[in-house]
Amino acid sequence: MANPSVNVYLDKQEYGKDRVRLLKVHRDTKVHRVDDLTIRCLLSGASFTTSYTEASNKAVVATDSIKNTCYVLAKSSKVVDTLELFAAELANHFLNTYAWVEGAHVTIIRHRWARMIIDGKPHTHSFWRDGDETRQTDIFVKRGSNGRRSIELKSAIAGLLVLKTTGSSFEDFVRDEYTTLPEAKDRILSTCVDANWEFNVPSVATENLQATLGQIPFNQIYDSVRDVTCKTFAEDESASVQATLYKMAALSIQNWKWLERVSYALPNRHFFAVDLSYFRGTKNLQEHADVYQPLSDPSGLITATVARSVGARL
Ligand SMILES: O=c1[nH]c(=O)c2[nH]c(=O)[nH]c2[nH]1
Repeated sequence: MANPSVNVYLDKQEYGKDRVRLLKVHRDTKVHRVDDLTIRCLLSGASFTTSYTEASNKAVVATDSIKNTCYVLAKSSKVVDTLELFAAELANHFLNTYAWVEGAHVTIIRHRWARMIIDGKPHTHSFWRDGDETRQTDIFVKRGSNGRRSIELKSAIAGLLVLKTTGSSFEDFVRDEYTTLPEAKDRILSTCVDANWEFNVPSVATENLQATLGQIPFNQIYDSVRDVTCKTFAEDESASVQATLYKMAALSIQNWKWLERVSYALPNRHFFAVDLSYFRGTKNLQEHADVYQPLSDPSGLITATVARSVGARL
């Protein structure tokens, strides 16, 4: 049982918004740049004591407003690309705007996007994240009759994270009473590519297994599927994830006689332009968009397998 005669006091406090996700796209030149940030913004001061001890919200700047401020300042700021300066601008803003705020504690994490190199050249508006990508394979060798072996062999790329800042639209989809998504002529497209390709390996005599597999240029095929994935992602004027996926898969089958089937699972990681019109009519929708909110959940998920047609074997 709590003993009410024991005195307590509020020793420390800090509050605000954590995990504010924000993408700023710099389109001032043809070579786009991106700042993908996760921001924590915490306020403190004696004036907030009563919000804890007396249930008074009189001094409380809603954490929702703190989040909005991150987006509003990201829109107007000239220093989003310099983490320290942007963090200082944000922190100082809270001290300047609310006289009773004594401390503003801002932490920013910048997520790395490396510019894609396509055909040896840095791409103007496509990026990828180095780090979590893996190459995988899965082989199932079965004992057949007459000392033969049958082989099911697949290889894969998993976790290839990519993002493009233009060259992607999504229009002309079903509009009904459940639809709130506006048509997009030019949107951010980002996905984490999982791709796998199934090899056509004839059943072989046991002693020939290694030699038969040795004829297949696995490393070249891997490099090629990866290149096709990145190049198609970067260069396609995408009408949808579905349409871009199909092009990627079809190209790899057309490039390599060894490939029977190519599958992709592409989550559509949504980046919504933040509506800033509540703030002095700031324009950030459609052609004015450069500050986006990346959504961690939910994402779309677009999957398909493209197979070589019978009779079309090279
Ligand atoms: O490329 C897309 N395909 C969809 O099926 C879809 N659905 C959606 O809401 N956005 C998108 N984008």
